[in-house]
Formats: sequence, structure tokens, C-alpha cells
Amino acid sequence: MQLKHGEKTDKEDDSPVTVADYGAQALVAWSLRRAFPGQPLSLVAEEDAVDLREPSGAAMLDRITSLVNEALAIEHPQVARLSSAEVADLVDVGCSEGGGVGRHWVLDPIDGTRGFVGQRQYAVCLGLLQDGQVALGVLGCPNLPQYAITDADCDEGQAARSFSEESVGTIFAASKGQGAYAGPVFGGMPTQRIHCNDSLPPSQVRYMESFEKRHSNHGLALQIGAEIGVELPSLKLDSQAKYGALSRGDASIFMRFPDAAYREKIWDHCAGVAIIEEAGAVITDALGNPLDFSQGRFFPYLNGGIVAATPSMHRAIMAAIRKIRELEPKEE
Ligand SMILES: Nc1ncnc2c1ncn2[C@@H]1O[C@H](COP(=O)(O)O)[C@@H](OP(=O)(O)O)[C@H]1O
Ligand SMILES: [Mg+2]
Ligand SMILES: [Mg+2]
Ligand SMILES: [Mg+2]
Repeated sequence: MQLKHGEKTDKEDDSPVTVADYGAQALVAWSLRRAFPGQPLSLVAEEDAVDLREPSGAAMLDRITSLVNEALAIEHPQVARLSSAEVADLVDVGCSEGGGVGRHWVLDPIDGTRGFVGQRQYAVCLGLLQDGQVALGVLGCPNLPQYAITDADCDEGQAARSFSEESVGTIFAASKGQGAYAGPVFGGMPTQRIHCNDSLPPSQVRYMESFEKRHSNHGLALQIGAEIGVELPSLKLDSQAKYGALSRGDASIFMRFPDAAYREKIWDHCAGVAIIEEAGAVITDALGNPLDFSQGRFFPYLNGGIVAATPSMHRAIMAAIRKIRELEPKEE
């Protein structure tokens, strides 16, 4: 999809948001309401309709409303068209604060918005928390090939865009204790069981990191990689597509080291964590503590970042981080 004028804007924190982010959030909220009629619905989702309800947001809300109605007409032709007020209300269904008690859906309607705008990777990510624990996750990655990304697909560590058209688009799904699965994005529920690959020596493993340098310290990841004996360049992918790629063995490590002031949000990880854990991988903060999804929309302090990897690579990275930190000059 090529975005037109008026279909993308910047939020208060300067990050981009598009009609697709809002539209996907409204559609998922609509679908959850329909799937669980009459039940209370707690949805912790990234976007809200505050800007869309301003006079300056009216044109964008109209465009989102048309797109949502177009999508509903394909899947549910019998359903009445939604008004723009109803679409704004659906976006705002995602305002739940979450927490450690009961059931909370967690949605990133488009993760990797910068990747979506740049026609790289992005993912629609829906997870479920049960009493603060990740219970289920689905990742739709429309630009991710259905086959494993190999060295041949990588251009200096970056996944090339020239994946063959007919095999692009992958969906991942997992629920606790039932395994992780992958399949074609328009093929219904995925059926191919997937596992991470923990059999490679460090010289053959590949690590992944954000495409966007501003989202993660690439220098630190390089240093840690060198410490554990990684020789291949990193694979730079936007979004939770990285969790999908780790889960089926395209790469063995995902390192994410944002600026110290950045606060990680639960929707950037919930669905992906459900999938990697069922695929046999491990995820912690940079000091080895488990991620705590039970504290609301944001994670508590994460000790410098997030590391997801196969079990042996995760152990090696934790040791490398401890060693690097011990060598750092101590503040007086
Ligand atoms: N300065 C920053 N540091 C770290 N992460 C950031 C960031 N600014 C935005 N992000 C987050 O990084 C996510 C994309 O992850 P990745 O870097 O793996 O592609 C964004 O998700 P959205 O695109 O849903 O807003 C956003 O939440
Ligand atoms: Mg965003
Ligand atoms: Mg995101
Ligand atoms: Mg998003």
C-alpha cells in the first residue's frame, strides 16, 4: 500500500501514525467485541482517537472510516457501515490500563510503522495476558517471506526487499503450552509447527536488531556479538517480525538496547513473546530478569534493554553483558 497525502501524521512524541494503524486498531476492537459479545473487554492498544476527534483530524478520520468499512464489506458484507464516530469509539476501546489481574488483550495495530511507511517489515500484533502472564499471541507480517530468510536474502545484514511476491506474507500464532506455528498470511490459522534453532556455533549464528538506529544501540549489540564469537553481520528488521524470525530459526538472537530514558510498551513485545517462548527461545531484560507484563501499559525498569535468543545464545549474551559491565569505569 502506498500512503497518500493526509494518510500519515506525527504523534506528540514525533513518532509516525497512519490510517492503517488506526484502521487496524478499530478492526481488531470490532472483531474482539463480536467474538465475545456481552462480555467485558479489556484491550491495551497503542493508538487513541484524541487527535482524530479534533477538527484538524476530521479528514483523516473520514479516510480511516472508509478503509474500515471497505475491509468490513469484504469479510462481513451483511454488517451495516460504521459512522466516523463509531470508528473513533472503536479506536478508543484500546485505552485499557491492563494489569496483573484477569484477561487483557494487548494490541499493536501496526508495529514498525516506520517500516510500513518505508515498505520494509511491519507486523500486526495481538497478544493476550491472563493474570499478568502472556497466554497467547498472533503476529501478522505481510512483508515477511514464508520461507526462512537466509544469507542470500541479506544485503549487508539488511533483509533485501526483493522477496518473491508469491511467497511473501507470514502469520505466526502460539498459545501457552500448545506450541508455535507459522503459515501464509492469508491461509487461515497457521499449521506448520516451528522451533528456534539452538544448534549453531556462534560463528554461524545471526543476530537481529531494529532497522532504526534511533530505537536501539547498534554499537553495543556489535560489541556483545563479538564477545560471544558472532561473525555474521546483523539482520536489521523493523517490528516484531524479528520475534517471528527467531521462532522459526532464521536468526538466533534479537538484541534491543534503547536510550536509557525510553520506556518500553507492552504491546511492542506481548504477541512476539508468546511465540518465541512456545518456539523454545528465552527472553529477559539485559540483566536476565523476566519481562513483567503485569504493571500496566509500560514495562517497569528494564536494566538497559531486552535480549531474546535461543537458550545457549541467551546464556552466552548474559555472561557477555556482565563482563562488559564489569569492565566499564565505575562512577565515583
Ligand atoms: N526512541 C525509541 N527507542 C526505542 N524504541 C522506540 C523508540 N521510538 C519508538 N520506538 C518503538 O519501536 C517500535 C518499533 O520497533 P523496532 O525498532 O523493533 O522496529 C515502535 O513501535 P510502533 O512502530 O508500533 O510505534 C515504537 O514503539
Ligand atoms: Mg507507534
Ligand atoms: Mg510497536
Ligand atoms: Mg504501532
